[in-house]
Amino acid sequence: MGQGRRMKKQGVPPPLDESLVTRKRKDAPAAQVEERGKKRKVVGKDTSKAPRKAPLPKARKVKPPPPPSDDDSSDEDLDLANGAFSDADSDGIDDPDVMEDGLGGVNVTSLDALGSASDSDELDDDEFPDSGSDVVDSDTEVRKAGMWSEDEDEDDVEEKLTAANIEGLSRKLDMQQAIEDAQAQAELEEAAMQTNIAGDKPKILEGDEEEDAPITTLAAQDLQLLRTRLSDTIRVLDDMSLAEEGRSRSEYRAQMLKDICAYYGYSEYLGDKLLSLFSPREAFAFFEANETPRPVVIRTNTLRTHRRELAQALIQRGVQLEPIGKWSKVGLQIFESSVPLGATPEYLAGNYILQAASSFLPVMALAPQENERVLDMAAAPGGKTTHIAALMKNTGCIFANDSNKQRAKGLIGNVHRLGVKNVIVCNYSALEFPKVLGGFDRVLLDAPCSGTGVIAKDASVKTNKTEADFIKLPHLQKQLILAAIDSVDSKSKTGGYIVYSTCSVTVEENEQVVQYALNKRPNVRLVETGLTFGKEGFVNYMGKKFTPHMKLTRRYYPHAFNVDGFFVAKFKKIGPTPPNAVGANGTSNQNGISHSDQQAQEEIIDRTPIVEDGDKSDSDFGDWDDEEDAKYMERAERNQLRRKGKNPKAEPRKDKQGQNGVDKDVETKTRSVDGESSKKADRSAKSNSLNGKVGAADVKPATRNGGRKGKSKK
Ligand SMILES: C[S@@+](CC[C@H](N)C(=O)[O-])C[C@H]1O[C@@H](n2cnc3c(N)ncnc32)[C@H](O)[C@@H]1O
Repeated sequence: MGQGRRMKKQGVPPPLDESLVTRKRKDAPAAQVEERGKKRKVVGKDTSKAPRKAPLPKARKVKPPPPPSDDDSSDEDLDLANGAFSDADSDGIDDPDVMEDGLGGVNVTSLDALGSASDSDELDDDEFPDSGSDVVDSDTEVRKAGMWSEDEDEDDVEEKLTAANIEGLSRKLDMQQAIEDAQAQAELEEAAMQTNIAGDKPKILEGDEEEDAPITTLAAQDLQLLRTRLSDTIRVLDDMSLAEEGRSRSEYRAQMLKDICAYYGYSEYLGDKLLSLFSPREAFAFFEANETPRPVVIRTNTLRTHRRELAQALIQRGVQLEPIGKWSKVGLQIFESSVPLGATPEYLAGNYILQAASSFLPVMALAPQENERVLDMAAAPGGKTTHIAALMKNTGCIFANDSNKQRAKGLIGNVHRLGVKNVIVCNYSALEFPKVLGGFDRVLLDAPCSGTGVIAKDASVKTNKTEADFIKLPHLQKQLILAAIDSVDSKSKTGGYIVYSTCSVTVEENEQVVQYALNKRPNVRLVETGLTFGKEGFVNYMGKKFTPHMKLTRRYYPHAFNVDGFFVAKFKKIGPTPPNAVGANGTSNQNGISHSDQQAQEEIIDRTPIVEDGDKSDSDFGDWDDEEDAKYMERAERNQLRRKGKNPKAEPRKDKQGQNGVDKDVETKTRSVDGESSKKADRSAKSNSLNGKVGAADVKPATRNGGRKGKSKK
């Protein structure tokens, strides 16, 4: 970020109001008036420019996102089958391979963080003391109140920081004045438009022949006219008494979709999908917010330093910054910097990481504890892994996995730079878990997704996401979430939690995935995320009904909170995965349940090792003989019946079984081999798995060998 570039203050916005609709774009005279009697909200960056008049959609190019964020765009085309496709990582995390200039390309944002009235009860001024303010102002009293978290001393260091910031604050004042002048002008324009509408029904819809014309024919239209029509259409959709004679709501909605797609450059498919998430008015605010970058944020690495020390050091280097809000004790929002944030001595020393504010949220929801075993299933480039490590104070053990080897290298880089010592990096498809390892206290699944929450960062999402993506991605996410659940130890003394997150706002990738998990795994419950802000997940959406507990999930939108679009759900595992549950990859869960859950299912799961053809007979289990083999086969058949939902006891029984149809010999042998609750055996099994050997959890389902009869392994 160079001199003169500033970002709008991060924080919780005021409620959405009428003025949103006619708010001018960042390059047009801008104005937004908050509720009457309140301070005006600033919305524009360069308010002096004339309205843009360029063909669409080219003219709608979004400013490039902050370059240092990540290398995710390169992954957009990765193959789904490889499990390493479009993840549109929202994290804005610095990747050592691509980091050059921490803030290059960041411009003053025009985004006035628009909110929805429905949030107002969740967000109080205590939590977000700056929420009533607009662009950063110089009211140091207000700023003082919420600048540092309670755990930090309010001493004279703060005054020094404020003094060091004074230059930036004075520039902010100048900017505010300029914006307010433009605001007045915009208000006049708006008033004129309102008068027109009030006096007459706006002529919006065209003749039938033009209505069916493809969206591209709108490209040549004047942008300002298009925008005005959008505003008018939203007014009509808000109040259908303004509609022209004989015109239906769906016609106006269709017109709005066309105009949104033309104005902002979305494919009709994605435009429709996103429009459906909101009221027309809020949708407009969402599309608008996607046109401006989110604030640049750094996360203090508390393994190396404290936020206050870091802030001091950076301010001395000419960085204008502030804490991002009381909800985080480690985030700093950068307003302006005369030095590249990805190359400061503090950066190189691992004192901070560039990370979007929304990326803090899943880790905060996960709430990892010291000395736990945690799995980060899709971890690269490691923003969340390193945050987890910091919260765990480098104790316990984090398995940070990513299926993309290249990205995993970036993860390793960040782990080293930030001084993280409790991480083991793995490179599996997460679908392989818990076969690789299980029994975790907590699992984070920050899933690969379509990236519809980070369009401001990657505008290609507007056009490159197809219907097929919204089938394939949710399918993968559903498989991954089952793997995540099955990897958790339901008997964990400190945890037993799973957090699912995406940087997408679509229901297919969020509520539907969560509902799928709840349907397939009755042994999990949705629980509070513990996050202090965010909108509730959908309980109903376009005729689909979800569990009322879906309200416990949290949605984040750029227009509502000035953060990337995000979704966070937290589950508690309350019991072992049922034996007949189908795991990730569609396999029987005998291959996919965690070790501790296997213990709980000892009575009904056949975990007897079946040696593959060609294996030698010198297994731990000794030689097999016909008689012994027959017992195993019988038991396998019983388990197969159970998986089909049949009662094996009701089926004709074979010889050599104990009472209740349970073969006591086999039970005893299974226990002694697998060690039951023995941690030692657990560890040994896990290390075998990691070494590519067959561990206790790797035993193939007996049904797979159903055709094998008689002598098998001699
Ligand atoms: C949203 S990004 C993760 C960002 C990361 N959690 C962070 O905070 O830095 C999604 C990641 O999922 C990885 N991925 C995609 N498919 C996967 C799979 N089947 N198993 C494991 N990782 C996968 C991608 O390579 C990508 O790094």
